[in-house]
Amino acid sequence: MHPLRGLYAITDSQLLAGERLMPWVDAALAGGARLLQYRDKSADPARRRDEATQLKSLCEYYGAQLIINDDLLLASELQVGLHLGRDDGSLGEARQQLGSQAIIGATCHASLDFASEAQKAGASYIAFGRFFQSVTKPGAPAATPFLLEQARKQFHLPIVAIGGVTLHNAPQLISSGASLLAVVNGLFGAPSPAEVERRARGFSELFQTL
Ligand SMILES: Cc1ncc(COP(=O)(O)OP(=O)(O)O)c(N)n1
Ligand SMILES: Cc1nc(C(=O)O)sc1CCOP(=O)(O)O
Ligand SMILES: [Mg+2]
Repeated sequence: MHPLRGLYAITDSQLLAGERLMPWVDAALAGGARLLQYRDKSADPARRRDEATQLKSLCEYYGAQLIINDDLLLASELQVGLHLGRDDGSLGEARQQLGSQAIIGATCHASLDFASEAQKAGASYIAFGRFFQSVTKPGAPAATPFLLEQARKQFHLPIVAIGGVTLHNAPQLISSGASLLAVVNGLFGAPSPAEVERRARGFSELFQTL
């Protein structure tokens, strides 16, 4: 399967506090997640570096790709991918710094114009959302599956769908053109690593059947 197709797991420092981070992520990767985003909004650079380094090893073990949210410096230090939102700095500069092979993703909300800008600046994927109610980011602007169909016609880049994604609503997003489903709560909100792995397998299998 293309490396930028499948389940895109995103960590959350509240859901995965304390000892949960590594076992819950291990389960998501064992269940087939292809990308893992380390999304930690805390201001503790030493812990962030330490956790991201451990996650990089785990991703390497499973043949998955690690993406750092917001933090070009950390992505550059670890030589891994980066996800940038609209106010997170220049994608062009990040591309220059991380090199042509790095995976760099861009938030596009519900805007094809933002996606066009991101493509020109060298994005590896374009991310649209949020498609459903999101516990993790309730205030994110809303997007519709029809937007995915339009984006699929207009862009050759892999398309990420994010925001309230669950096993229940995932098929509709894949059918509308999503190459990657980015999931926080619908994956890591599970009560045990076994349930995280079951959900991850469920998402991954959808990409083989749809
Ligand atoms: C895959 C993916 N898509 C969108 C986002 C959101 O990025 P951003 O708008 O910068 O918001 P924060 O995640 O930084 O709160 C994302 N992280 N990943
Ligand atoms: C981080 C983020 N960005 C979004 C966007 O629409 O850009 S929605 C979102 C939260 C995704 O978490 P959950 O799967 O729990 O809804
Ligand atoms: Mg951001």
